[in-house]
Amino acid sequence: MAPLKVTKICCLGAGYVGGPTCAVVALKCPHIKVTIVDFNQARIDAWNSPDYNLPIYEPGLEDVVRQARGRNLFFSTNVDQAILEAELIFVSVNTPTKKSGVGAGFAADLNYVELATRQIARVSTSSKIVVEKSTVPCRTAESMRTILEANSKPGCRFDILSNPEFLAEGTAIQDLFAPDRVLIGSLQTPEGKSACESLVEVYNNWVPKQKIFTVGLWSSELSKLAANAMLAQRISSINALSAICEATGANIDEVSNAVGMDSRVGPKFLRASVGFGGSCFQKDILNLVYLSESLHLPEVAAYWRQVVEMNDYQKRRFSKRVVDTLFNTITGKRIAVLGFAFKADTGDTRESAAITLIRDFQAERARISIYDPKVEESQIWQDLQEASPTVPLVDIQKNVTITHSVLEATRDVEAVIIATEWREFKLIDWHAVYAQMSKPAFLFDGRLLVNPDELRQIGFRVSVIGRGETL
Ligand SMILES: NC(=O)C1=CN([C@@H]2O[C@H](COP(=O)(O)OP(=O)(O)OC[C@H]3O[C@@H](n4cnc5c(N)ncnc54)[C@H](O)[C@@H]3O)[C@@H](O)[C@H]2O)C=CC1
Ligand SMILES: O=C(O)[C@H]1O[C@H](OP(=O)(O)OP(=O)(O)OC[C@H]2O[C@@H](n3ccc(=O)[nH]c3=O)[C@H](O)[C@@H]2O)[C@H](O)[C@@H](O)[C@@H]1O
Repeated sequence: MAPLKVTKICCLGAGYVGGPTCAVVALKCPHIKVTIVDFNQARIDAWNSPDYNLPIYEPGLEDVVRQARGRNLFFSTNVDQAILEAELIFVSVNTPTKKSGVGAGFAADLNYVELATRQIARVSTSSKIVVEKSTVPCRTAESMRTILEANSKPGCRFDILSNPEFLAEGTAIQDLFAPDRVLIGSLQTPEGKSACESLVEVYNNWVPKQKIFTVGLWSSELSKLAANAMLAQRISSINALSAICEATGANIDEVSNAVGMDSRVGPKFLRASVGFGGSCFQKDILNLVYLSESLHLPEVAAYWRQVVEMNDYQKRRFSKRVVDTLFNTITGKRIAVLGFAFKADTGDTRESAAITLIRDFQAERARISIYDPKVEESQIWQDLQEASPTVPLVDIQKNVTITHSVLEATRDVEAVIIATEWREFKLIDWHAVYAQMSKPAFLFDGRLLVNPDELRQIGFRVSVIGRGETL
Protein backbone atom coordinates (compact mmCIF):
# COMPACT_ATOMS: atom_id res chain seq x y z
CA MET A 1 0.00 0.00 0.00
CA ALA A 2 1.58 3.31 -1.07
CA PRO A 3 1.66 5.78 1.83
CA LEU A 4 -0.47 8.90 1.48
CA LYS A 5 1.60 12.04 0.86
CA VAL A 6 0.37 14.49 3.46
CA THR A 7 -0.34 18.07 2.32
CA LYS A 8 -2.72 19.32 5.04
CA ILE A 9 -2.32 18.81 8.77
CA CYS A 10 -4.58 19.95 11.57
CA CYS A 11 -3.70 19.97 15.25
CA LEU A 12 -6.41 19.91 17.92
CA GLY A 13 -5.07 21.79 20.94
CA ALA A 14 -2.92 24.93 20.80
CA GLY A 15 -1.19 24.39 24.15
CA TYR A 16 2.40 23.76 25.26
CA VAL A 17 2.66 20.71 22.99
CA GLY A 18 0.35 21.35 20.02
CA GLY A 19 1.56 24.94 19.51
CA PRO A 20 5.35 24.48 19.39
CA THR A 21 5.23 20.99 17.82
CA CYS A 22 3.06 21.89 14.87
CA ALA A 23 4.70 25.31 14.44
CA VAL A 24 7.97 23.42 13.91
CA VAL A 25 6.27 20.97 11.49
CA ALA A 26 5.09 24.01 9.49
CA LEU A 27 8.53 25.62 9.53
CA LYS A 28 10.28 22.46 8.38
CA CYS A 29 7.63 21.41 5.85
CA PRO A 30 6.74 24.53 3.81
CA HIS A 31 4.80 22.32 1.37
CA ILE A 32 2.33 21.26 4.09
CA LYS A 33 -0.48 23.53 5.29
CA VAL A 34 -0.65 23.29 9.09
CA THR A 35 -3.68 24.61 10.99
CA ILE A 36 -3.58 24.60 14.79
CA VAL A 37 -7.01 24.90 16.34
CA ASP A 38 -8.37 25.34 19.83
CA PHE A 39 -11.73 26.38 21.18
CA ASN A 40 -10.01 28.70 23.64
CA GLN A 41 -10.44 32.01 21.79
CA ALA A 42 -7.99 33.94 24.00
CA ARG A 43 -5.25 31.37 23.32
CA ILE A 44 -5.79 31.50 19.55
CA ASP A 45 -5.90 35.33 19.61
CA ALA A 46 -2.54 35.31 21.40
CA TRP A 47 -1.03 32.94 18.81
CA ASN A 48 -2.32 35.34 16.11
CA SER A 49 -1.31 38.55 17.93
CA PRO A 50 0.34 41.07 15.56
CA ASP A 51 3.16 41.77 18.06
CA TYR A 52 3.81 38.02 18.64
CA ASN A 53 2.68 38.16 22.24
CA LEU A 54 2.34 34.36 22.19
CA PRO A 55 0.39 32.48 24.88
CA ILE A 56 3.43 30.53 26.05
CA TYR A 57 7.00 31.58 26.67
CA GLU A 58 9.51 29.27 25.05
CA PRO A 59 12.97 30.34 23.83
CA GLY A 60 13.10 30.37 20.00
CA LEU A 61 9.35 29.90 19.55
CA GLU A 62 8.61 33.45 18.43
CA ASP A 63 11.18 33.15 15.68
CA VAL A 64 9.57 29.92 14.38
CA VAL A 65 6.09 31.48 14.41
CA ARG A 66 7.35 34.67 12.72
CA GLN A 67 8.76 32.61 9.85
CA ALA A 68 5.81 30.31 9.27
CA ARG A 69 2.64 32.13 10.40
CA GLY A 70 0.53 33.23 7.44
CA ARG A 71 2.76 31.24 5.04
CA ASN A 72 1.68 27.67 5.79
CA LEU A 73 0.93 27.95 9.52
CA PHE A 74 -2.49 29.10 10.71
CA PHE A 75 -4.16 29.36 14.12
CA SER A 76 -7.94 29.20 14.30
CA THR A 77 -10.96 28.43 16.46
CA ASN A 78 -12.73 26.90 13.49
CA VAL A 79 -12.11 23.34 14.58
CA ASP A 80 -14.61 21.71 12.20
CA GLN A 81 -13.19 23.41 9.11
CA ALA A 82 -9.63 22.36 9.97
CA ILE A 83 -10.72 18.74 10.57
CA LEU A 84 -12.64 18.70 7.31
CA GLU A 85 -9.62 19.84 5.26
CA ALA A 86 -6.87 17.79 6.91
CA GLU A 87 -5.51 14.42 5.85
CA LEU A 88 -3.64 13.99 9.12
CA ILE A 89 -4.86 15.20 12.53
CA PHE A 90 -2.74 15.52 15.66
CA VAL A 91 -4.75 15.23 18.88
CA SER A 92 -2.79 17.38 21.37
CA VAL A 93 -5.45 18.05 23.94
CA ASN A 94 -5.00 18.03 27.70
CA THR A 95 -5.14 14.76 29.69
CA PRO A 96 -5.08 15.94 33.33
CA THR A 97 -5.38 13.68 36.37
CA LYS A 98 -9.04 12.90 37.10
CA LYS A 99 -10.45 14.95 39.98
CA SER A 100 -13.53 12.84 40.65
CA GLY A 101 -15.18 9.53 39.82
CA VAL A 102 -13.45 6.20 39.22
CA GLY A 103 -9.66 6.52 39.51
CA ALA A 104 -9.87 10.08 40.93
CA GLY A 105 -6.43 11.39 41.85
CA PHE A 106 -4.64 8.81 39.68
CA ALA A 107 -6.22 8.02 36.31
CA ALA A 108 -5.92 10.33 33.32
CA ASP A 109 -9.06 12.26 32.44
CA LEU A 110 -9.66 11.17 28.87
CA ASN A 111 -12.74 13.29 28.39
CA TYR A 112 -10.98 15.80 26.10
CA VAL A 113 -9.46 13.02 24.01
CA GLU A 114 -12.83 11.35 23.64
CA LEU A 115 -14.64 14.58 22.75
CA ALA A 116 -11.96 15.41 20.18
CA THR A 117 -12.26 11.90 18.70
CA ARG A 118 -16.04 12.15 18.47
CA GLN A 119 -15.71 15.55 16.81
CA ILE A 120 -13.32 14.11 14.21
CA ALA A 121 -15.77 11.27 13.49
CA ARG A 122 -18.75 13.63 13.26
CA VAL A 123 -17.14 16.20 10.98
CA SER A 124 -14.99 14.09 8.65
CA THR A 125 -16.21 13.39 5.12
CA SER A 126 -12.95 11.78 3.95
CA SER A 127 -10.39 9.32 5.35
CA LYS A 128 -7.94 10.60 7.96
CA ILE A 129 -4.82 9.57 9.79
CA VAL A 130 -5.48 10.40 13.46
CA VAL A 131 -2.36 10.83 15.58
CA GLU A 132 -2.44 10.55 19.35
CA LYS A 133 0.01 13.25 20.50
CA SER A 134 -1.39 13.65 24.01
CA THR A 135 0.05 11.39 26.69
CA VAL A 136 -2.51 8.67 27.29
CA PRO A 137 -2.83 5.34 29.09
CA CYS A 138 -1.89 2.18 27.25
CA ARG A 139 -4.60 1.06 24.76
CA THR A 140 -6.32 4.45 24.42
CA ALA A 141 -5.80 4.18 20.66
CA GLU A 142 -8.12 1.19 20.71
CA SER A 143 -10.93 3.25 22.31
CA MET A 144 -10.33 6.00 19.76
CA ARG A 145 -10.54 3.51 16.91
CA THR A 146 -13.77 2.03 18.25
CA ILE A 147 -15.36 5.50 18.51
CA LEU A 148 -14.17 6.53 15.05
CA GLU A 149 -15.27 3.32 13.35
CA ALA A 150 -18.67 3.33 15.05
CA ASN A 151 -19.35 6.88 13.87
CA SER A 152 -17.66 7.10 10.49
CA LYS A 153 -19.47 8.00 7.28
CA PRO A 154 -19.38 5.56 4.33
CA GLY A 155 -16.07 5.73 2.48
CA CYS A 156 -14.18 7.28 5.45
CA ARG A 157 -11.48 5.20 7.08
CA PHE A 158 -9.44 6.20 10.08
CA ASP A 159 -5.95 4.98 10.84
CA ILE A 160 -4.72 5.68 14.37
CA LEU A 161 -1.10 6.33 15.19
CA SER A 162 0.55 6.99 18.53
CA ASN A 163 3.25 9.65 18.37
CA PRO A 164 4.02 10.75 21.94
CA GLU A 165 5.92 13.97 22.46
CA PHE A 166 9.17 14.05 24.45
CA LEU A 167 9.94 17.79 24.40
CA ALA A 168 10.77 19.46 27.69
CA GLU A 169 9.53 22.96 28.39
CA GLY A 170 12.19 25.64 28.19
CA THR A 171 14.05 23.67 25.51
CA ALA A 172 11.03 22.74 23.37
CA ILE A 173 12.30 24.27 20.13
CA GLN A 174 15.75 22.73 20.31
CA ASP A 175 14.18 19.38 21.33
CA LEU A 176 11.85 19.55 18.32
CA PHE A 177 14.61 20.60 15.89
CA ALA A 178 16.93 17.79 16.99
CA PRO A 179 14.96 15.14 18.90
CA ASP A 180 16.73 12.17 20.52
CA ARG A 181 14.07 10.10 18.77
CA VAL A 182 10.64 10.39 17.19
CA LEU A 183 8.47 7.48 18.28
CA ILE A 184 5.59 6.32 16.09
CA GLY A 185 3.34 3.43 17.02
CA SER A 186 0.90 1.82 14.61
CA LEU A 187 -1.12 -1.32 14.13
CA GLN A 188 1.08 -3.87 12.39
CA THR A 189 -1.41 -4.25 9.49
CA PRO A 190 -0.60 -3.10 5.92
CA GLU A 191 -2.90 -0.07 6.46
CA GLY A 192 -1.37 0.72 9.85
CA LYS A 193 2.17 0.51 8.47
CA SER A 194 1.26 2.65 5.49
CA ALA A 195 -0.21 5.38 7.76
CA CYS A 196 2.94 5.17 9.86
CA GLU A 197 5.06 5.69 6.74
CA SER A 198 3.09 8.86 5.91
CA LEU A 199 4.00 10.35 9.29
CA VAL A 200 7.60 9.15 8.98
CA GLU A 201 7.79 11.12 5.71
CA VAL A 202 6.56 14.29 7.45
CA TYR A 203 9.24 14.06 10.16
CA ASN A 204 11.90 12.99 7.70
CA ASN A 205 11.83 16.53 6.28
CA TRP A 206 14.23 17.37 9.10
CA VAL A 207 14.72 14.31 11.33
CA PRO A 208 17.10 11.59 10.03
CA LYS A 209 15.42 8.20 9.44
CA GLN A 210 17.62 6.43 11.99
CA LYS A 211 16.11 8.66 14.71
CA ILE A 212 12.54 7.76 13.76
CA PHE A 213 11.61 4.65 15.70
CA THR A 214 8.50 2.79 14.61
CA VAL A 215 6.87 0.29 16.97
CA GLY A 216 3.50 -1.25 17.83
CA LEU A 217 0.74 1.02 19.16
CA TRP A 218 0.74 -0.24 22.75
CA SER A 219 4.52 -0.11 23.10
CA SER A 220 4.46 3.47 21.89
CA GLU A 221 1.80 4.52 24.40
CA LEU A 222 3.52 2.76 27.28
CA SER A 223 7.00 4.06 26.32
CA LYS A 224 5.86 7.63 26.92
CA LEU A 225 4.66 6.87 30.46
CA ALA A 226 7.81 4.80 31.04
CA ALA A 227 10.15 7.57 29.88
CA ASN A 228 8.59 10.15 32.20
CA ALA A 229 8.43 7.70 35.10
CA MET A 230 12.11 6.80 34.73
CA LEU A 231 13.22 10.43 34.43
CA ALA A 232 11.25 11.36 37.55
CA GLN A 233 12.58 8.28 39.32
CA ARG A 234 16.15 9.51 38.77
CA ILE A 235 15.30 12.83 40.42
CA SER A 236 13.56 11.15 43.36
CA SER A 237 16.57 8.83 43.75
CA ILE A 238 19.02 11.71 43.87
CA ASN A 239 16.71 13.68 46.16
CA ALA A 240 16.48 10.71 48.52
CA LEU A 241 20.28 10.66 48.57
CA SER A 242 20.33 14.43 49.24
CA ALA A 243 18.58 13.74 52.56
CA ILE A 244 21.37 11.29 53.47
CA CYS A 245 23.96 13.88 52.45
CA GLU A 246 22.40 16.49 54.72
CA ALA A 247 22.50 14.05 57.62
CA THR A 248 26.07 12.86 57.06
CA GLY A 249 28.06 15.75 55.64
CA ALA A 250 28.43 14.21 52.17
CA ASN A 251 27.87 16.62 49.28
CA ILE A 252 25.13 15.71 46.79
CA ASP A 253 26.89 17.45 43.89
CA GLU A 254 29.94 15.31 44.42
CA VAL A 255 27.84 12.16 44.83
CA SER A 256 25.82 12.76 41.65
CA ASN A 257 28.95 13.59 39.67
CA ALA A 258 30.64 10.44 40.92
CA VAL A 259 27.64 8.28 40.12
CA GLY A 260 26.92 9.97 36.77
CA MET A 261 30.49 9.41 35.53
CA ASP A 262 29.61 5.75 35.20
CA SER A 263 28.64 5.55 31.53
CA ARG A 264 25.91 3.06 32.40
CA VAL A 265 24.23 5.69 34.59
CA GLY A 266 25.10 8.88 32.69
CA PRO A 267 25.31 12.43 34.06
CA LYS A 268 21.94 13.91 33.06
CA PHE A 269 18.90 14.36 35.29
CA LEU A 270 20.79 13.81 38.52
CA ARG A 271 20.47 17.33 39.88
CA ALA A 272 19.09 17.40 43.40
CA SER A 273 16.36 19.96 43.85
CA VAL A 274 13.52 21.12 46.01
CA GLY A 275 11.40 18.59 44.08
CA PHE A 276 10.32 18.09 40.52
CA GLY A 277 7.31 19.98 39.19
CA GLY A 278 5.66 20.42 35.81
CA SER A 279 2.39 19.29 34.38
CA CYS A 280 3.44 15.76 33.47
CA PHE A 281 5.82 13.85 35.75
CA GLN A 282 3.41 13.43 38.63
CA LYS A 283 0.37 13.02 36.37
CA ASP A 284 2.02 10.36 34.22
CA ILE A 285 3.41 8.37 37.14
CA LEU A 286 0.01 8.39 38.85
CA ASN A 287 -1.42 7.20 35.56
CA LEU A 288 1.10 4.34 35.53
CA VAL A 289 0.20 3.54 39.14
CA TYR A 290 -3.47 3.38 38.16
CA LEU A 291 -2.70 1.22 35.14
CA SER A 292 -0.67 -1.18 37.32
CA GLU A 293 -3.47 -1.42 39.85
CA SER A 294 -6.05 -2.02 37.13
CA LEU A 295 -3.85 -4.85 35.88
CA HIS A 296 -3.75 -6.35 39.41
CA LEU A 297 -0.07 -5.55 39.86
CA PRO A 298 -0.09 -3.88 43.32
CA GLU A 299 3.68 -4.26 43.88
CA VAL A 300 4.39 -2.50 40.58
CA ALA A 301 1.93 0.26 41.53
CA ALA A 302 3.58 0.72 44.95
CA TYR A 303 7.04 0.93 43.33
CA TRP A 304 6.07 3.84 41.07
CA ARG A 305 3.92 5.56 43.69
CA GLN A 306 7.00 5.88 45.87
CA VAL A 307 8.61 8.17 43.25
CA VAL A 308 5.83 10.72 43.83
CA GLU A 309 5.85 10.21 47.59
CA MET A 310 9.59 10.88 47.71
CA ASN A 311 8.98 14.10 45.77
CA ASP A 312 6.34 15.24 48.26
CA TYR A 313 8.72 14.37 51.10
CA GLN A 314 11.49 16.44 49.51
CA LYS A 315 9.29 19.54 49.40
CA ARG A 316 8.09 19.01 53.00
CA ARG A 317 11.67 18.45 54.17
CA PHE A 318 12.78 21.70 52.56
CA SER A 319 9.98 23.74 54.21
CA LYS A 320 10.78 22.16 57.56
CA ARG A 321 14.46 22.97 57.22
CA VAL A 322 13.57 26.63 56.68
CA VAL A 323 11.41 26.70 59.82
CA ASP A 324 13.97 24.77 61.90
CA THR A 325 16.83 27.00 60.81
CA LEU A 326 14.94 30.22 61.49
CA PHE A 327 14.84 29.28 65.19
CA ASN A 328 11.76 27.05 64.87
CA THR A 329 9.34 29.79 63.95
CA ILE A 330 8.69 31.88 60.87
CA THR A 331 5.47 33.48 62.13
CA GLY A 332 5.48 37.12 61.06
CA LYS A 333 8.93 36.76 59.47
CA ARG A 334 9.61 38.02 55.96
CA ILE A 335 10.73 35.47 53.41
CA ALA A 336 11.61 36.11 49.76
CA VAL A 337 10.90 33.31 47.29
CA LEU A 338 12.96 33.70 44.11
CA GLY A 339 11.34 31.80 41.24
CA PHE A 340 7.77 30.60 40.85
CA ALA A 341 7.94 28.65 37.54
CA PHE A 342 8.46 24.88 37.82
CA LYS A 343 11.82 25.22 36.05
CA ALA A 344 13.86 27.91 34.31
CA ASP A 345 13.01 29.31 30.86
CA THR A 346 9.28 28.75 31.10
CA GLY A 347 6.37 30.76 32.45
CA ASP A 348 4.59 27.49 33.30
CA THR A 349 3.77 27.00 36.98
CA ARG A 350 1.87 23.71 36.90
CA GLU A 351 2.85 21.60 39.96
CA SER A 352 5.70 24.02 40.69
CA ALA A 353 7.50 23.23 43.95
CA ALA A 354 7.36 26.97 44.77
CA ILE A 355 3.57 26.74 45.18
CA THR A 356 3.90 24.03 47.85
CA LEU A 357 6.66 25.88 49.70
CA ILE A 358 4.68 29.13 49.76
CA ARG A 359 1.58 27.29 50.98
CA ASP A 360 3.68 25.78 53.80
CA PHE A 361 5.11 29.20 54.72
CA GLN A 362 1.61 30.72 54.65
CA ALA A 363 0.43 28.01 57.05
CA GLU A 364 3.19 29.18 59.43
CA ARG A 365 1.92 32.78 58.96
CA ALA A 366 5.12 34.08 57.38
CA ARG A 367 5.10 37.20 55.17
CA ILE A 368 6.23 36.26 51.70
CA SER A 369 7.53 38.26 48.76
CA ILE A 370 7.78 36.54 45.39
CA TYR A 371 9.81 37.36 42.30
CA ASP A 372 9.81 35.43 39.03
CA PRO A 373 11.11 36.91 35.76
CA LYS A 374 8.42 35.34 33.55
CA VAL A 375 5.32 34.22 35.45
CA GLU A 376 2.33 36.59 35.18
CA GLU A 377 1.06 38.10 38.43
CA SER A 378 -2.49 36.86 37.77
CA GLN A 379 -1.15 33.30 37.39
CA ILE A 380 0.59 33.48 40.78
CA TRP A 381 -2.61 34.61 42.52
CA GLN A 382 -4.59 31.89 40.77
CA ASP A 383 -2.10 29.19 41.83
CA LEU A 384 -1.97 30.38 45.44
CA GLN A 385 -5.75 30.49 45.59
CA GLU A 386 -6.00 26.94 44.20
CA ALA A 387 -3.38 25.74 46.72
CA SER A 388 -5.42 27.17 49.65
CA PRO A 389 -9.01 26.98 48.41
CA THR A 390 -10.57 27.68 51.81
CA VAL A 391 -8.64 30.94 52.37
CA PRO A 392 -10.16 34.01 50.67
CA LEU A 393 -7.78 35.65 48.18
CA VAL A 394 -7.86 38.94 50.11
CA ASP A 395 -6.47 37.10 53.13
CA ILE A 396 -3.74 35.45 51.04
CA GLN A 397 -2.86 38.89 49.69
CA LYS A 398 -2.39 40.30 53.22
CA ASN A 399 0.73 38.17 53.66
CA VAL A 400 2.00 37.74 50.11
CA THR A 401 3.50 40.41 47.85
CA ILE A 402 4.47 39.97 44.22
CA THR A 403 7.52 42.02 43.28
CA HIS A 404 9.34 42.94 40.08
CA SER A 405 13.00 42.42 40.92
CA VAL A 406 15.30 40.45 43.18
CA LEU A 407 16.19 43.60 45.11
CA GLU A 408 12.54 44.53 45.66
CA ALA A 409 11.70 40.98 46.81
CA THR A 410 14.59 40.73 49.26
CA ARG A 411 14.29 44.13 50.94
CA ASP A 412 14.11 43.72 54.75
CA VAL A 413 13.60 39.95 54.56
CA GLU A 414 15.06 37.46 57.02
CA ALA A 415 15.48 34.66 54.50
CA VAL A 416 15.82 34.18 50.76
CA ILE A 417 14.68 30.94 49.12
CA ILE A 418 15.86 29.97 45.62
CA ALA A 419 13.03 27.87 44.18
CA THR A 420 13.70 28.06 40.41
CA GLU A 421 17.07 27.90 38.66
CA TRP A 422 16.65 31.06 36.54
CA ARG A 423 19.94 32.16 34.95
CA GLU A 424 19.27 35.66 36.29
CA PHE A 425 19.66 34.33 39.84
CA LYS A 426 23.23 33.23 39.08
CA LEU A 427 24.09 36.88 38.46
CA ILE A 428 22.56 38.34 41.62
CA ASP A 429 24.63 41.01 43.39
CA TRP A 430 24.56 39.21 46.74
CA HIS A 431 26.46 42.05 48.46
CA ALA A 432 23.56 44.37 47.63
CA VAL A 433 20.99 41.80 48.75
CA TYR A 434 22.82 41.17 52.02
CA ALA A 435 23.08 44.88 52.77
CA GLN A 436 19.30 45.33 52.75
CA MET A 437 18.29 42.14 54.60
CA SER A 438 17.54 41.71 58.30
CA LYS A 439 20.36 40.00 60.18
CA PRO A 440 21.22 37.21 60.54
CA ALA A 441 20.57 36.85 56.80
CA PHE A 442 19.58 33.33 55.76
CA LEU A 443 19.74 31.86 52.28
CA PHE A 444 18.19 28.51 51.29
CA ASP A 445 19.27 27.22 47.92
CA GLY A 446 16.81 24.63 46.60
CA ARG A 447 18.49 24.49 43.19
CA LEU A 448 22.25 24.18 43.83
CA LEU A 449 22.68 27.58 42.19
CA VAL A 450 24.93 29.61 44.48
CA ASN A 451 28.50 29.22 45.67
CA PRO A 452 27.88 28.77 49.40
CA ASP A 453 31.45 29.63 50.41
CA GLU A 454 31.33 33.00 48.64
CA LEU A 455 28.01 33.81 50.25
CA ARG A 456 29.25 32.84 53.69
CA GLN A 457 32.18 35.24 53.15
CA ILE A 458 29.63 38.02 52.67
CA GLY A 459 27.94 37.06 55.93
CA PHE A 460 24.99 34.90 54.83
CA ARG A 461 23.95 31.75 56.68
CA VAL A 462 23.56 29.35 53.81
CA SER A 463 21.62 26.06 53.58
CA VAL A 464 21.91 24.11 50.36
CA ILE A 465 19.95 21.03 49.28
CA GLY A 466 22.12 17.96 49.83
CA ARG A 467 24.67 19.65 52.10
CA GLY A 468 24.66 19.29 55.84
CA GLU A 469 26.07 22.51 57.19
CA THR A 470 24.21 25.81 57.76
CA LEU A 471 26.91 28.32 58.63
N1 LIG B 1 3.49 20.29 28.53
C1 LIG B 1 4.45 19.49 28.10
O1 LIG B 1 5.62 19.83 28.15
C2 LIG B 1 4.14 18.15 27.52
C3 LIG B 1 2.84 17.65 27.49
N2 LIG B 1 2.58 16.43 26.93
C4 LIG B 1 1.19 15.94 26.83
O2 LIG B 1 0.55 16.64 25.76
C5 LIG B 1 -0.84 16.84 26.06
C6 LIG B 1 -1.17 18.32 25.98
O3 LIG B 1 -0.44 18.99 26.98
P1 LIG B 1 -0.31 20.59 26.99
O4 LIG B 1 -0.09 21.09 25.61
O5 LIG B 1 0.66 20.91 28.07
O6 LIG B 1 -1.81 20.99 27.45
P2 LIG B 1 -2.49 22.41 27.39
O7 LIG B 1 -3.54 22.41 28.45
O8 LIG B 1 -1.45 23.49 27.39
O9 LIG B 1 -3.18 22.45 25.94
C7 LIG B 1 -4.24 21.64 25.56
C8 LIG B 1 -5.21 22.49 24.72
O10 LIG B 1 -6.16 21.64 24.09
C9 LIG B 1 -7.36 22.39 23.94
N3 LIG B 1 -8.45 21.46 23.62
C10 LIG B 1 -9.05 20.55 24.43
N4 LIG B 1 -9.98 19.86 23.72
C11 LIG B 1 -9.97 20.34 22.45
C12 LIG B 1 -10.70 20.05 21.26
N5 LIG B 1 -11.62 19.09 21.21
N6 LIG B 1 -10.44 20.77 20.14
C13 LIG B 1 -9.51 21.74 20.17
N7 LIG B 1 -8.77 22.06 21.26
C14 LIG B 1 -9.00 21.38 22.39
C15 LIG B 1 -7.49 23.12 25.26
O11 LIG B 1 -8.35 24.24 25.14
C16 LIG B 1 -6.01 23.52 25.52
O12 LIG B 1 -5.73 24.82 25.02
C17 LIG B 1 -1.07 16.21 27.44
O13 LIG B 1 -1.53 14.90 27.25
C18 LIG B 1 0.32 16.18 28.05
O14 LIG B 1 0.47 15.12 28.96
C19 LIG B 1 3.55 15.68 26.36
C20 LIG B 1 4.86 16.12 26.35
C21 LIG B 1 5.26 17.39 26.92
O1 LIG C 1 5.82 14.75 29.14
C1 LIG C 1 6.23 15.84 29.45
O2 LIG C 1 5.51 16.79 29.81
C2 LIG C 1 7.69 16.14 29.46
O3 LIG C 1 8.11 16.05 30.85
C3 LIG C 1 9.47 16.40 31.10
O4 LIG C 1 9.72 17.73 30.68
P1 LIG C 1 9.38 19.00 31.58
O5 LIG C 1 8.46 18.61 32.69
O6 LIG C 1 8.95 20.07 30.66
O7 LIG C 1 10.78 19.47 32.19
P2 LIG C 1 12.03 18.67 32.83
O8 LIG C 1 13.25 19.30 32.34
O9 LIG C 1 11.90 17.23 32.68
O10 LIG C 1 11.89 19.05 34.37
C4 LIG C 1 10.84 18.55 35.17
C5 LIG C 1 11.10 18.92 36.63
O11 LIG C 1 12.20 18.18 37.15
C6 LIG C 1 13.14 19.06 37.74
N1 LIG C 1 14.49 18.48 37.58
C7 LIG C 1 14.95 18.13 36.36
C8 LIG C 1 16.20 17.55 36.23
C9 LIG C 1 16.99 17.32 37.36
O12 LIG C 1 18.14 16.79 37.31
N2 LIG C 1 16.50 17.69 38.58
C10 LIG C 1 15.26 18.25 38.72
O13 LIG C 1 14.84 18.56 39.85
C11 LIG C 1 12.95 20.37 36.99
O14 LIG C 1 13.42 21.46 37.72
C12 LIG C 1 11.44 20.39 36.83
O15 LIG C 1 10.81 20.87 38.00
C13 LIG C 1 10.36 15.45 30.27
O16 LIG C 1 11.72 15.85 30.45
C14 LIG C 1 10.00 15.51 28.79
O17 LIG C 1 10.77 14.57 28.06
C15 LIG C 1 8.51 15.19 28.63
O18 LIG C 1 8.12 15.30 27.27
